[in-house]
Amino acid sequence: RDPDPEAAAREYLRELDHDTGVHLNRASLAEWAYASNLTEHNLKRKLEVSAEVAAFQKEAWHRTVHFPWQTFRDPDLRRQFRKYSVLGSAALPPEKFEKLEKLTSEMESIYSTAKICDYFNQTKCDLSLEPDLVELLTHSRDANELRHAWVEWRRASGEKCRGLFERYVALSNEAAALNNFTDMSEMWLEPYEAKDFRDQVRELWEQLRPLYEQLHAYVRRKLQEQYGEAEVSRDGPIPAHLLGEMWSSTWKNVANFSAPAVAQPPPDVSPALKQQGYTPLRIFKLAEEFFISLNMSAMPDLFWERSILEKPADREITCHASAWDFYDAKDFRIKQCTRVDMEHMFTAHHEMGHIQYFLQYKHQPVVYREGANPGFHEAVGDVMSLSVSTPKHLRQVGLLRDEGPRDDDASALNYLFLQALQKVAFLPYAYLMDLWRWDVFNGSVTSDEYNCRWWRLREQYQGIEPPVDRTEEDFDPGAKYHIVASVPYIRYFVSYVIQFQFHRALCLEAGQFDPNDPMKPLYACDIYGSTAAGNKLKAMLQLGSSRPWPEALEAVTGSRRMDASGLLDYFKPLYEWLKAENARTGERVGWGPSRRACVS
Ligand SMILES: C=C(C[SeH])C(=O)N1CCC[C@H]1C(=O)O
Ligand SMILES: [Zn+2]
Repeated sequence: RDPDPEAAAREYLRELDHDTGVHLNRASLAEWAYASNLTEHNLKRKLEVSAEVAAFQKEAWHRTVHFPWQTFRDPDLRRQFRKYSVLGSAALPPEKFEKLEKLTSEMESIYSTAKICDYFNQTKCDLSLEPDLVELLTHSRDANELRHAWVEWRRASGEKCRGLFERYVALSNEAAALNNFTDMSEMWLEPYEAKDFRDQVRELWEQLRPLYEQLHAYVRRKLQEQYGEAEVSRDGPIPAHLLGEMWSSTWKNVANFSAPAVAQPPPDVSPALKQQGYTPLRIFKLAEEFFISLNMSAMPDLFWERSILEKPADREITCHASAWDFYDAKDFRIKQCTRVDMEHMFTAHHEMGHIQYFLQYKHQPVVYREGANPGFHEAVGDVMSLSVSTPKHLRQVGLLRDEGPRDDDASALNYLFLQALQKVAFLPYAYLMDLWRWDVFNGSVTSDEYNCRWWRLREQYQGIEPPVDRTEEDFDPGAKYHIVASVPYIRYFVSYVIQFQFHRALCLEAGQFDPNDPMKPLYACDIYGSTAAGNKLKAMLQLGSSRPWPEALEAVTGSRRMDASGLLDYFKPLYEWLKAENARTGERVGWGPSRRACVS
Protein backbone atom coordinates (compact mmCIF):
# COMPACT_ATOMS: atom_id res chain seq x y z
CA ARG A 1 0.00 0.00 0.00
CA ASP A 2 1.53 3.38 -0.91
CA PRO A 3 2.16 5.55 2.15
CA ASP A 4 -0.63 8.05 2.76
CA PRO A 5 0.30 10.79 0.24
CA GLU A 6 -1.32 13.24 2.59
CA ALA A 7 0.78 12.20 5.58
CA ALA A 8 3.52 14.67 4.66
CA ALA A 9 0.97 17.44 4.30
CA ARG A 10 -0.56 16.56 7.64
CA GLU A 11 2.86 16.67 9.32
CA TYR A 12 3.64 19.99 7.61
CA LEU A 13 0.35 21.44 8.82
CA ARG A 14 0.95 20.33 12.40
CA GLU A 15 4.28 22.12 12.41
CA LEU A 16 2.89 25.20 10.67
CA ASP A 17 0.05 25.41 13.17
CA HIS A 18 2.43 25.19 16.11
CA ASP A 19 4.72 27.90 14.68
CA THR A 20 1.72 30.08 13.82
CA GLY A 21 0.56 29.85 17.43
CA VAL A 22 3.96 30.98 18.69
CA HIS A 23 3.98 33.98 16.32
CA LEU A 24 0.37 34.97 17.06
CA ASN A 25 1.17 34.83 20.76
CA ARG A 26 4.03 37.31 20.28
CA ALA A 27 1.88 39.56 18.09
CA SER A 28 -0.99 39.54 20.62
CA LEU A 29 1.36 40.40 23.50
CA ALA A 30 2.83 43.36 21.57
CA GLU A 31 -0.64 44.55 20.52
CA TRP A 32 -1.88 44.27 24.11
CA ALA A 33 1.13 46.24 25.38
CA TYR A 34 0.30 49.10 22.98
CA ALA A 35 -3.51 49.03 23.40
CA SER A 36 -3.07 49.18 27.18
CA ASN A 37 -0.42 51.93 27.10
CA LEU A 38 -0.53 54.11 23.99
CA THR A 39 3.12 55.24 23.87
CA GLU A 40 5.40 55.75 20.85
CA HIS A 41 7.72 53.10 22.27
CA ASN A 42 4.95 50.49 22.50
CA LEU A 43 3.73 51.39 19.00
CA LYS A 44 7.24 50.92 17.58
CA ARG A 45 7.50 47.56 19.36
CA LYS A 46 4.09 46.48 18.06
CA LEU A 47 5.04 47.41 14.48
CA GLU A 48 8.32 45.50 14.75
CA VAL A 49 6.63 42.34 15.97
CA SER A 50 3.80 42.48 13.43
CA ALA A 51 6.38 42.94 10.65
CA GLU A 52 8.23 39.83 11.85
CA VAL A 53 5.00 37.85 12.05
CA ALA A 54 3.99 39.01 8.57
CA ALA A 55 7.37 37.87 7.21
CA PHE A 56 6.89 34.44 8.82
CA GLN A 57 3.34 34.16 7.45
CA LYS A 58 4.40 35.15 3.94
CA GLU A 59 7.29 32.65 3.93
CA ALA A 60 5.00 29.90 5.26
CA TRP A 61 2.34 30.82 2.72
CA HIS A 62 4.73 30.17 -0.19
CA ARG A 63 5.31 26.64 1.14
CA THR A 64 1.64 26.06 1.93
CA VAL A 65 0.35 26.91 -1.55
CA HIS A 66 2.82 24.48 -3.14
CA PHE A 67 0.83 21.56 -1.72
CA PRO A 68 -1.89 20.20 -4.04
CA TRP A 69 -4.33 20.71 -1.17
CA GLN A 70 -7.45 21.18 -3.36
CA THR A 71 -7.02 17.52 -4.41
CA PHE A 72 -6.64 16.15 -0.87
CA ARG A 73 -9.23 13.50 0.03
CA ASP A 74 -9.31 14.39 3.73
CA PRO A 75 -11.90 17.22 3.94
CA ASP A 76 -10.51 18.50 7.23
CA LEU A 77 -6.99 18.68 5.80
CA ARG A 78 -8.41 20.58 2.80
CA ARG A 79 -10.28 22.97 5.08
CA GLN A 80 -7.18 23.80 7.14
CA PHE A 81 -5.06 24.30 4.01
CA ARG A 82 -7.74 26.50 2.47
CA LYS A 83 -7.73 28.72 5.55
CA TYR A 84 -3.94 28.95 5.54
CA SER A 85 -3.99 29.74 1.82
CA VAL A 86 -5.48 33.20 2.54
CA LEU A 87 -2.45 35.24 3.60
CA GLY A 88 -4.24 38.53 4.39
CA SER A 89 -2.55 41.93 4.62
CA ALA A 90 0.83 40.23 5.17
CA ALA A 91 0.79 39.76 1.37
CA LEU A 92 1.76 43.43 1.03
CA PRO A 93 5.42 44.36 0.52
CA PRO A 94 6.92 45.02 4.00
CA GLU A 95 6.99 48.80 3.71
CA LYS A 96 3.34 48.92 2.62
CA PHE A 97 2.36 46.45 5.32
CA GLU A 98 3.97 48.70 7.93
CA LYS A 99 2.29 51.77 6.44
CA LEU A 100 -1.12 50.10 6.75
CA GLU A 101 -0.43 49.07 10.35
CA LYS A 102 0.69 52.64 11.14
CA LEU A 103 -2.46 54.13 9.61
CA THR A 104 -4.87 52.04 11.70
CA SER A 105 -2.73 52.47 14.83
CA GLU A 106 -2.68 56.24 14.37
CA MET A 107 -6.44 56.48 13.72
CA GLU A 108 -7.11 54.29 16.77
CA SER A 109 -4.82 56.50 18.87
CA ILE A 110 -6.53 59.72 17.71
CA TYR A 111 -9.90 58.17 18.58
CA SER A 112 -8.79 56.80 21.96
CA THR A 113 -7.17 60.05 23.15
CA ALA A 114 -9.63 62.59 21.66
CA LYS A 115 -10.93 65.17 24.18
CA ILE A 116 -13.55 67.95 23.90
CA CYS A 117 -14.53 71.03 25.94
CA ASP A 118 -17.45 71.19 28.31
CA TYR A 119 -20.48 72.98 26.85
CA PHE A 120 -21.07 74.97 30.04
CA ASN A 121 -17.41 75.66 30.78
CA GLN A 122 -15.32 76.23 27.65
CA THR A 123 -12.10 76.27 29.70
CA LYS A 124 -12.63 72.66 30.80
CA CYS A 125 -11.38 70.70 27.79
CA ASP A 126 -10.52 67.29 29.18
CA LEU A 127 -13.76 65.40 28.44
CA SER A 128 -12.98 61.98 26.97
CA LEU A 129 -15.41 59.57 25.31
CA GLU A 130 -15.20 57.03 28.15
CA PRO A 131 -16.67 57.77 30.63
CA ASP A 132 -17.39 61.52 30.24
CA LEU A 133 -19.20 61.76 26.90
CA VAL A 134 -20.90 58.38 27.30
CA GLU A 135 -22.37 59.60 30.61
CA LEU A 136 -23.28 62.99 29.16
CA LEU A 137 -25.19 61.41 26.27
CA THR A 138 -26.83 59.04 28.77
CA HIS A 139 -28.08 61.66 31.24
CA SER A 140 -28.31 65.09 29.57
CA ARG A 141 -31.74 66.27 28.40
CA ASP A 142 -30.37 69.61 27.19
CA ALA A 143 -30.66 69.56 23.38
CA ASN A 144 -27.98 72.23 23.00
CA GLU A 145 -25.50 70.45 25.26
CA LEU A 146 -26.18 67.21 23.37
CA ARG A 147 -25.70 68.93 20.02
CA HIS A 148 -22.41 70.44 21.23
CA ALA A 149 -21.07 67.04 22.38
CA TRP A 150 -22.21 65.39 19.14
CA VAL A 151 -20.53 68.00 16.89
CA GLU A 152 -17.35 68.44 18.97
CA TRP A 153 -16.72 64.70 19.31
CA ARG A 154 -16.85 64.38 15.51
CA ARG A 155 -14.48 67.33 15.10
CA ALA A 156 -12.03 65.76 17.56
CA SER A 157 -12.17 62.20 16.18
CA GLY A 158 -13.61 61.52 12.71
CA GLU A 159 -12.56 64.75 11.04
CA LYS A 160 -8.93 64.15 12.06
CA CYS A 161 -8.95 60.70 10.45
CA ARG A 162 -10.33 61.45 6.99
CA GLY A 163 -6.95 61.63 5.20
CA LEU A 164 -5.60 58.60 7.07
CA PHE A 165 -8.75 56.64 6.23
CA GLU A 166 -8.44 57.36 2.50
CA ARG A 167 -4.92 55.92 2.50
CA TYR A 168 -6.09 52.97 4.62
CA VAL A 169 -8.73 52.15 1.98
CA ALA A 170 -6.20 52.20 -0.87
CA LEU A 171 -3.67 49.99 0.94
CA SER A 172 -6.40 47.62 2.15
CA ASN A 173 -7.55 47.12 -1.43
CA GLU A 174 -3.97 46.49 -2.56
CA ALA A 175 -3.73 43.77 0.09
CA ALA A 176 -7.04 42.28 -1.02
CA ALA A 177 -5.89 42.21 -4.66
CA LEU A 178 -2.70 40.36 -3.65
CA ASN A 179 -5.01 37.72 -2.14
CA ASN A 180 -6.97 37.50 -5.42
CA PHE A 181 -10.00 39.33 -4.03
CA THR A 182 -11.61 42.09 -6.09
CA ASP A 183 -11.40 44.44 -3.10
CA MET A 184 -11.31 44.34 0.69
CA SER A 185 -15.08 43.94 0.99
CA GLU A 186 -14.74 40.47 -0.59
CA MET A 187 -11.93 39.55 1.79
CA TRP A 188 -14.04 40.71 4.76
CA LEU A 189 -16.89 38.44 3.63
CA GLU A 190 -14.66 35.34 3.20
CA PRO A 191 -15.34 34.00 6.76
CA TYR A 192 -19.09 33.71 5.96
CA GLU A 193 -18.36 31.11 3.25
CA ALA A 194 -21.47 32.03 1.21
CA LYS A 195 -21.50 33.78 -2.16
CA ASP A 196 -25.03 35.04 -1.46
CA PHE A 197 -24.22 36.26 2.06
CA ARG A 198 -25.07 39.89 1.29
CA ASP A 199 -28.43 38.75 -0.11
CA GLN A 200 -29.05 36.72 3.05
CA VAL A 201 -28.43 39.81 5.16
CA ARG A 202 -30.63 42.02 2.95
CA GLU A 203 -33.49 39.52 3.21
CA LEU A 204 -33.15 39.43 6.99
CA TRP A 205 -33.30 43.22 7.11
CA GLU A 206 -36.46 43.24 4.95
CA GLN A 207 -38.10 40.85 7.46
CA LEU A 208 -37.04 43.00 10.41
CA ARG A 209 -37.72 46.46 8.92
CA PRO A 210 -41.48 46.60 9.77
CA LEU A 211 -40.73 46.08 13.47
CA TYR A 212 -38.00 48.73 13.34
CA GLU A 213 -40.27 51.25 11.60
CA GLN A 214 -42.97 50.82 14.27
CA LEU A 215 -40.42 51.37 17.03
CA HIS A 216 -38.98 54.39 15.20
CA ALA A 217 -42.40 56.04 14.79
CA TYR A 218 -43.28 55.57 18.45
CA VAL A 219 -39.90 56.79 19.76
CA ARG A 220 -40.03 59.84 17.45
CA ARG A 221 -43.36 60.87 19.01
CA LYS A 222 -41.98 60.41 22.52
CA LEU A 223 -38.91 62.51 21.62
CA GLN A 224 -41.17 65.20 20.20
CA GLU A 225 -43.08 65.26 23.50
CA GLN A 226 -39.81 65.54 25.40
CA TYR A 227 -37.98 68.09 23.23
CA GLY A 228 -40.76 69.86 21.31
CA GLU A 229 -41.58 70.22 17.63
CA ALA A 230 -38.71 72.61 16.99
CA GLU A 231 -36.22 69.85 17.77
CA VAL A 232 -38.15 66.80 16.53
CA SER A 233 -40.42 66.88 13.46
CA ARG A 234 -43.65 64.89 13.42
CA ASP A 235 -42.87 62.64 10.47
CA GLY A 236 -39.30 63.28 9.43
CA PRO A 237 -36.05 61.53 10.48
CA ILE A 238 -35.08 61.61 14.18
CA PRO A 239 -32.21 64.02 15.05
CA ALA A 240 -29.21 61.84 15.95
CA HIS A 241 -28.14 63.70 19.12
CA LEU A 242 -31.36 63.01 21.05
CA LEU A 243 -31.21 59.20 21.15
CA GLY A 244 -29.04 58.92 24.26
CA GLU A 245 -25.87 57.60 22.59
CA MET A 246 -23.05 59.11 20.53
CA TRP A 247 -23.77 57.05 17.40
CA SER A 248 -27.59 56.61 17.73
CA SER A 249 -26.93 52.86 17.48
CA THR A 250 -28.74 51.79 20.65
CA TRP A 251 -31.51 53.86 22.25
CA LYS A 252 -31.93 52.43 25.74
CA ASN A 253 -31.21 55.82 27.36
CA VAL A 254 -34.50 57.27 26.14
CA ALA A 255 -36.44 54.46 27.88
CA ASN A 256 -37.14 56.30 31.10
CA PHE A 257 -39.26 58.95 29.39
CA SER A 258 -40.71 56.90 26.56
CA ALA A 259 -41.63 53.50 28.03
CA PRO A 260 -45.20 52.36 27.28
CA ALA A 261 -46.22 52.00 30.93
CA VAL A 262 -44.84 55.18 32.48
CA ALA A 263 -46.14 54.11 35.89
CA GLN A 264 -43.34 51.57 36.13
CA PRO A 265 -40.08 52.77 34.52
CA PRO A 266 -38.28 49.86 32.84
CA PRO A 267 -35.70 48.02 34.96
CA ASP A 268 -32.51 50.05 35.48
CA VAL A 269 -30.17 48.44 37.98
CA SER A 270 -27.43 51.09 37.70
CA PRO A 271 -28.37 52.72 41.03
CA ALA A 272 -28.55 49.34 42.77
CA LEU A 273 -25.13 48.33 41.41
CA LYS A 274 -23.63 51.49 42.92
CA GLN A 275 -25.58 51.31 46.18
CA GLN A 276 -24.58 47.67 46.70
CA GLY A 277 -20.92 48.59 46.25
CA TYR A 278 -20.36 46.68 43.01
CA THR A 279 -16.86 47.12 41.60
CA PRO A 280 -15.80 46.28 38.04
CA LEU A 281 -14.23 43.09 39.42
CA ARG A 282 -17.45 42.06 41.14
CA ILE A 283 -19.42 42.72 37.94
CA PHE A 284 -17.14 40.30 36.07
CA LYS A 285 -17.45 37.74 38.90
CA LEU A 286 -21.24 37.95 38.52
CA ALA A 287 -20.87 37.27 34.79
CA GLU A 288 -18.54 34.33 35.46
CA GLU A 289 -21.05 32.86 37.91
CA PHE A 290 -23.68 32.75 35.16
CA PHE A 291 -21.42 30.70 32.87
CA ILE A 292 -20.51 28.34 35.72
CA SER A 293 -24.22 27.83 36.46
CA LEU A 294 -24.54 26.44 32.92
CA ASN A 295 -21.70 23.97 33.52
CA MET A 296 -19.42 26.12 31.33
CA SER A 297 -15.84 27.11 32.18
CA ALA A 298 -14.75 29.41 34.99
CA MET A 299 -12.17 32.07 34.11
CA PRO A 300 -8.56 30.84 34.62
CA ASP A 301 -6.51 32.52 37.38
CA LEU A 302 -4.35 34.16 34.69
CA PHE A 303 -7.48 35.92 33.38
CA TRP A 304 -8.00 37.68 36.72
CA GLU A 305 -4.30 38.49 37.04
CA ARG A 306 -3.77 40.01 33.58
CA SER A 307 -7.12 41.53 32.54
CA ILE A 308 -7.61 45.30 32.76
CA LEU A 309 -11.11 45.91 34.09
CA GLU A 310 -10.82 49.61 35.03
CA LYS A 311 -9.60 52.69 33.19
CA PRO A 312 -6.09 53.46 34.52
CA ALA A 313 -5.53 57.01 35.78
CA ASP A 314 -1.87 57.20 34.83
CA ARG A 315 -1.84 56.47 31.09
CA GLU A 316 -3.78 56.54 27.82
CA ILE A 317 -5.28 53.23 26.70
CA THR A 318 -7.76 52.06 24.08
CA CYS A 319 -10.90 52.03 26.19
CA HIS A 320 -13.12 50.31 23.65
CA ALA A 321 -13.97 46.98 25.33
CA SER A 322 -12.20 43.94 23.90
CA ALA A 323 -11.48 40.26 24.63
CA TRP A 324 -8.10 38.75 23.76
CA ASP A 325 -6.88 35.21 22.93
CA PHE A 326 -3.08 34.89 23.22
CA TYR A 327 -3.09 31.57 21.32
CA ASP A 328 -1.16 29.61 23.95
CA ALA A 329 -4.31 27.95 25.34
CA LYS A 330 -3.56 29.55 28.72
CA ASP A 331 -3.61 33.36 28.46
CA PHE A 332 -7.02 35.02 27.86
CA ARG A 333 -7.83 38.62 28.87
CA ILE A 334 -10.45 41.37 28.77
CA LYS A 335 -9.64 45.06 28.57
CA GLN A 336 -12.61 47.25 29.54
CA CYS A 337 -12.83 50.72 31.10
CA THR A 338 -15.74 49.41 33.15
CA ARG A 339 -18.38 51.79 34.46
CA VAL A 340 -20.45 50.45 37.34
CA ASP A 341 -23.75 50.64 35.48
CA MET A 342 -26.30 48.37 33.79
CA GLU A 343 -24.94 48.85 30.27
CA HIS A 344 -21.43 47.78 31.28
CA MET A 345 -22.79 44.84 33.27
CA PHE A 346 -24.10 43.50 29.95
CA THR A 347 -20.90 44.51 28.15
CA ALA A 348 -19.01 42.44 30.74
CA HIS A 349 -21.20 39.44 29.82
CA HIS A 350 -20.62 40.19 26.14
CA GLU A 351 -16.83 40.25 26.56
CA MET A 352 -16.83 37.19 28.78
CA GLY A 353 -18.77 35.41 26.04
CA HIS A 354 -15.73 35.89 23.82
CA ILE A 355 -13.46 34.46 26.53
CA GLN A 356 -15.80 31.47 26.99
CA TYR A 357 -15.57 30.76 23.24
CA PHE A 358 -11.73 30.97 23.43
CA LEU A 359 -11.76 28.51 26.35
CA GLN A 360 -14.10 26.06 24.65
CA TYR A 361 -12.06 25.83 21.41
CA LYS A 362 -8.55 26.17 22.87
CA HIS A 363 -7.82 22.49 22.03
CA GLN A 364 -8.46 23.13 18.32
CA PRO A 365 -5.61 23.79 15.86
CA VAL A 366 -4.82 27.51 15.90
CA VAL A 367 -6.33 27.91 12.43
CA TYR A 368 -9.73 26.89 13.86
CA ARG A 369 -9.55 29.10 16.97
CA GLU A 370 -12.17 31.55 15.75
CA GLY A 371 -15.96 31.74 15.67
CA ALA A 372 -17.91 29.49 13.29
CA ASN A 373 -18.29 32.89 11.65
CA PRO A 374 -17.53 36.28 13.29
CA GLY A 375 -21.23 36.75 14.17
CA PHE A 376 -21.11 33.67 16.41
CA HIS A 377 -18.34 35.21 18.49
CA GLU A 378 -20.40 38.34 19.08
CA ALA A 379 -23.50 36.35 20.02
CA VAL A 380 -22.26 34.16 22.91
CA GLY A 381 -22.22 36.77 25.67
CA ASP A 382 -25.40 38.41 24.44
CA VAL A 383 -27.24 35.09 24.71
CA MET A 384 -26.35 35.09 28.41
CA SER A 385 -27.50 38.70 28.76
CA LEU A 386 -30.90 37.84 27.28
CA SER A 387 -31.43 35.74 30.44
CA VAL A 388 -29.58 37.98 32.90
CA SER A 389 -31.53 41.10 31.82
CA THR A 390 -34.94 39.60 32.65
CA PRO A 391 -36.63 41.25 35.67
CA LYS A 392 -36.97 37.78 37.19
CA HIS A 393 -33.21 37.17 37.05
CA LEU A 394 -32.35 40.69 38.21
CA ARG A 395 -34.62 40.14 41.22
CA GLN A 396 -32.98 36.76 41.88
CA VAL A 397 -29.51 38.37 42.11
CA GLY A 398 -30.92 41.12 44.32
CA LEU A 399 -30.44 43.96 41.83
CA LEU A 400 -34.14 44.65 41.33
CA ARG A 401 -36.46 45.07 44.30
CA ASP A 402 -39.78 43.26 44.23
CA GLU A 403 -41.92 46.44 44.13
CA GLY A 404 -45.02 44.74 45.47
CA PRO A 405 -47.99 44.15 43.21
CA ARG A 406 -46.76 44.45 39.63
CA ASP A 407 -49.03 44.76 36.66
CA ASP A 408 -47.36 41.96 34.80
CA ASP A 409 -48.50 43.04 31.35
CA ALA A 410 -47.25 46.60 31.87
CA SER A 411 -43.90 45.52 33.28
CA ALA A 412 -43.54 42.90 30.54
CA LEU A 413 -44.24 45.54 27.90
CA ASN A 414 -41.76 47.93 29.47
CA TYR A 415 -39.11 45.24 29.58
CA LEU A 416 -39.68 44.29 25.94
CA PHE A 417 -39.58 47.96 24.99
CA LEU A 418 -36.23 48.40 26.77
CA GLN A 419 -34.92 45.31 24.97
CA ALA A 420 -36.16 46.64 21.62
CA LEU A 421 -34.40 49.97 22.17
CA GLN A 422 -31.16 47.98 22.30
CA LYS A 423 -31.71 45.06 19.95
CA VAL A 424 -34.14 46.35 17.30
CA ALA A 425 -32.88 49.94 17.10
CA PHE A 426 -29.38 48.56 16.52
CA LEU A 427 -30.18 46.49 13.40
CA PRO A 428 -30.21 49.15 10.63
CA TYR A 429 -27.12 50.79 12.15
CA ALA A 430 -25.15 47.52 12.15
CA TYR A 431 -26.26 46.88 8.56
CA LEU A 432 -25.35 50.28 7.16
CA MET A 433 -21.93 50.35 8.87
CA ASP A 434 -20.70 47.76 6.36
CA LEU A 435 -23.03 48.73 3.52
CA TRP A 436 -21.08 51.99 3.56
CA ARG A 437 -17.66 50.32 3.89
CA TRP A 438 -18.37 47.64 1.25
CA ASP A 439 -19.18 50.48 -1.17
CA VAL A 440 -16.08 52.43 -0.11
CA PHE A 441 -13.87 49.38 -0.73
CA ASN A 442 -15.51 48.46 -4.05
CA GLY A 443 -15.14 52.03 -5.22
CA SER A 444 -18.80 52.95 -5.67
CA VAL A 445 -18.29 55.60 -3.00
CA THR A 446 -15.30 57.86 -3.60
CA SER A 447 -13.64 60.00 -0.93
CA ASP A 448 -15.31 63.20 -2.19
CA GLU A 449 -18.65 61.76 -1.10
CA TYR A 450 -17.70 59.69 2.00
CA ASN A 451 -19.74 61.79 4.40
CA CYS A 452 -22.83 62.56 2.31
CA ARG A 453 -23.14 58.92 1.28
CA TRP A 454 -22.93 58.02 4.99
CA TRP A 455 -25.81 60.38 5.81
CA ARG A 456 -27.89 59.13 2.90
CA LEU A 457 -27.58 55.62 4.31
CA ARG A 458 -28.29 56.86 7.88
CA GLU A 459 -31.49 58.48 6.61
CA GLN A 460 -32.54 55.60 4.33
CA TYR A 461 -32.03 52.72 6.82
CA GLN A 462 -32.18 54.31 10.27
CA GLY A 463 -34.44 57.29 9.64
CA ILE A 464 -32.12 59.63 11.52
CA GLU A 465 -30.54 62.96 10.53
CA PRO A 466 -27.59 64.95 11.83
CA PRO A 467 -28.39 67.76 14.35
CA VAL A 468 -26.61 70.26 12.09
CA ASP A 469 -25.80 70.41 8.37
CA ARG A 470 -22.77 68.36 7.29
CA THR A 471 -20.10 68.79 4.63
CA GLU A 472 -17.28 66.76 3.10
CA GLU A 473 -14.90 68.46 5.54
CA ASP A 474 -16.51 66.20 8.14
CA PHE A 475 -15.87 62.48 8.37
CA ASP A 476 -18.64 61.22 10.62
CA PRO A 477 -18.09 57.46 10.03
CA GLY A 478 -14.66 58.00 11.67
CA ALA A 479 -16.38 58.99 14.92
CA LYS A 480 -17.03 55.28 15.53
CA TYR A 481 -14.31 52.96 16.86
CA HIS A 482 -14.79 50.12 14.37
CA ILE A 483 -14.26 52.42 11.38
CA VAL A 484 -10.91 53.82 12.59
CA ALA A 485 -9.77 50.45 14.03
CA SER A 486 -10.73 48.52 10.86
CA VAL A 487 -13.11 46.15 12.68
CA PRO A 488 -15.85 44.78 10.38
CA TYR A 489 -19.37 45.33 11.68
CA ILE A 490 -21.82 43.02 9.84
CA ARG A 491 -20.83 40.45 12.50
CA TYR A 492 -23.01 42.37 14.98
CA PHE A 493 -26.02 42.31 12.63
CA VAL A 494 -25.54 38.54 12.27
CA SER A 495 -25.13 38.23 16.04
CA TYR A 496 -28.34 40.12 16.81
CA VAL A 497 -30.28 37.76 14.52
CA ILE A 498 -28.76 34.40 15.54
CA GLN A 499 -28.59 35.21 19.30
CA PHE A 500 -32.40 35.01 19.35
CA GLN A 501 -32.30 31.70 17.46
CA PHE A 502 -29.85 30.43 20.09
CA HIS A 503 -31.92 31.89 22.93
CA ARG A 504 -35.10 30.20 21.69
CA ALA A 505 -33.35 26.82 21.29
CA LEU A 506 -31.64 26.99 24.69
CA CYS A 507 -34.84 28.15 26.41
CA LEU A 508 -36.65 25.12 24.97
CA GLU A 509 -33.76 22.94 26.18
CA ALA A 510 -33.98 24.51 29.63
CA GLY A 511 -37.76 24.08 29.76
CA GLN A 512 -38.05 27.84 30.25
CA PHE A 513 -40.00 28.52 27.05
CA ASP A 514 -42.99 26.70 25.59
CA PRO A 515 -44.58 28.13 22.42
CA ASN A 516 -47.91 26.66 23.54
CA ASP A 517 -47.77 27.94 27.10
CA PRO A 518 -48.57 31.67 27.47
CA MET A 519 -47.15 31.45 30.98
CA LYS A 520 -43.72 30.73 29.46
CA PRO A 521 -43.14 33.48 26.87
CA LEU A 522 -39.72 33.61 25.20
CA TYR A 523 -38.88 37.10 26.54
CA ALA A 524 -39.25 35.91 30.16
CA CYS A 525 -36.93 32.92 29.75
CA ASP A 526 -33.85 32.67 31.97
CA ILE A 527 -31.59 29.69 31.27
CA TYR A 528 -29.61 30.24 34.49
CA GLY A 529 -28.53 26.90 36.04
CA SER A 530 -29.50 24.76 33.04
CA THR A 531 -26.63 22.36 32.37
CA ALA A 532 -28.66 20.92 29.48
CA ALA A 533 -28.65 24.32 27.77
CA GLY A 534 -25.02 24.90 28.70
CA ASN A 535 -23.89 21.53 27.35
CA LYS A 536 -25.73 22.12 24.07
CA LEU A 537 -24.09 25.53 23.59
CA LYS A 538 -20.67 24.24 24.68
CA ALA A 539 -20.72 21.46 22.09
CA MET A 540 -21.12 24.08 19.39
CA LEU A 541 -18.48 26.45 20.82
CA GLN A 542 -15.93 23.62 20.93
CA LEU A 543 -16.09 23.36 17.12
CA GLY A 544 -14.47 26.78 16.63
CA SER A 545 -14.39 27.26 12.85
CA SER A 546 -13.62 23.58 12.14
CA ARG A 547 -17.03 23.07 10.51
CA PRO A 548 -18.99 25.40 8.17
CA TRP A 549 -21.15 27.74 10.27
CA PRO A 550 -24.55 26.34 9.07
CA GLU A 551 -23.53 23.09 10.76
CA ALA A 552 -22.66 24.91 14.00
CA LEU A 553 -25.97 26.78 13.87
CA GLU A 554 -27.82 23.51 13.31
CA ALA A 555 -26.08 21.89 16.28
CA VAL A 556 -27.84 24.33 18.62
CA THR A 557 -30.99 25.42 16.78
CA GLY A 558 -31.78 22.57 14.37
CA SER A 559 -31.71 25.06 11.50
CA ARG A 560 -28.90 25.65 8.99
CA ARG A 561 -30.14 29.12 8.07
CA MET A 562 -30.05 32.49 9.80
CA ASP A 563 -33.64 33.61 10.20
CA ALA A 564 -35.38 36.54 11.80
CA SER A 565 -38.11 34.40 13.39
CA GLY A 566 -36.25 34.11 16.71
CA LEU A 567 -36.12 37.88 17.13
CA LEU A 568 -39.63 38.42 15.74
CA ASP A 569 -41.12 35.75 18.04
CA TYR A 570 -39.39 37.36 21.03
CA PHE A 571 -40.75 40.84 20.28
CA LYS A 572 -44.19 39.83 18.97
CA PRO A 573 -46.19 41.22 21.94
CA LEU A 574 -44.40 44.58 21.61
CA TYR A 575 -44.85 44.68 17.84
CA GLU A 576 -48.61 44.22 18.24
CA TRP A 577 -48.72 46.93 20.90
CA LEU A 578 -46.65 49.40 18.80
CA LYS A 579 -48.85 48.91 15.74
CA ALA A 580 -51.98 49.58 17.80
CA GLU A 581 -50.42 52.55 19.60
CA ASN A 582 -49.09 54.17 16.41
CA ALA A 583 -52.48 53.67 14.76
CA ARG A 584 -54.19 55.22 17.80
CA THR A 585 -52.02 58.34 17.66
CA GLY A 586 -52.07 58.45 13.88
CA GLU A 587 -48.29 58.23 13.53
CA ARG A 588 -46.78 58.19 10.08
CA VAL A 589 -44.81 54.92 10.09
CA GLY A 590 -41.59 55.65 8.24
CA TRP A 591 -40.17 59.13 7.59
CA GLY A 592 -40.05 61.91 5.02
CA PRO A 593 -36.85 63.54 3.75
CA SER A 594 -34.40 65.21 6.12
CA ARG A 595 -34.34 69.01 6.34
CA ARG A 596 -30.60 68.87 7.04
CA ALA A 597 -28.15 69.33 4.18
CA CYS A 598 -24.96 67.52 3.36
CA VAL A 599 -22.82 69.75 1.13
CA SER A 600 -20.24 67.89 -0.93
C1 LIG B 1 -18.39 45.42 22.98
C2 LIG B 1 -17.83 45.42 21.83
C3 LIG B 1 -16.49 44.81 21.65
SE1 LIG B 1 -16.55 43.27 20.46
C4 LIG B 1 -18.45 46.11 20.64
O1 LIG B 1 -17.72 46.73 19.90
N1 LIG B 1 -19.79 46.03 20.39
C5 LIG B 1 -20.78 45.25 21.14
C6 LIG B 1 -22.10 45.62 20.54
C7 LIG B 1 -21.87 46.42 19.31
C8 LIG B 1 -20.38 46.81 19.30
C9 LIG B 1 -20.20 48.31 19.56
O2 LIG B 1 -19.96 48.67 20.70
O3 LIG B 1 -20.34 49.07 18.58
ZN1 LIG C 1 -17.75 41.48 20.92
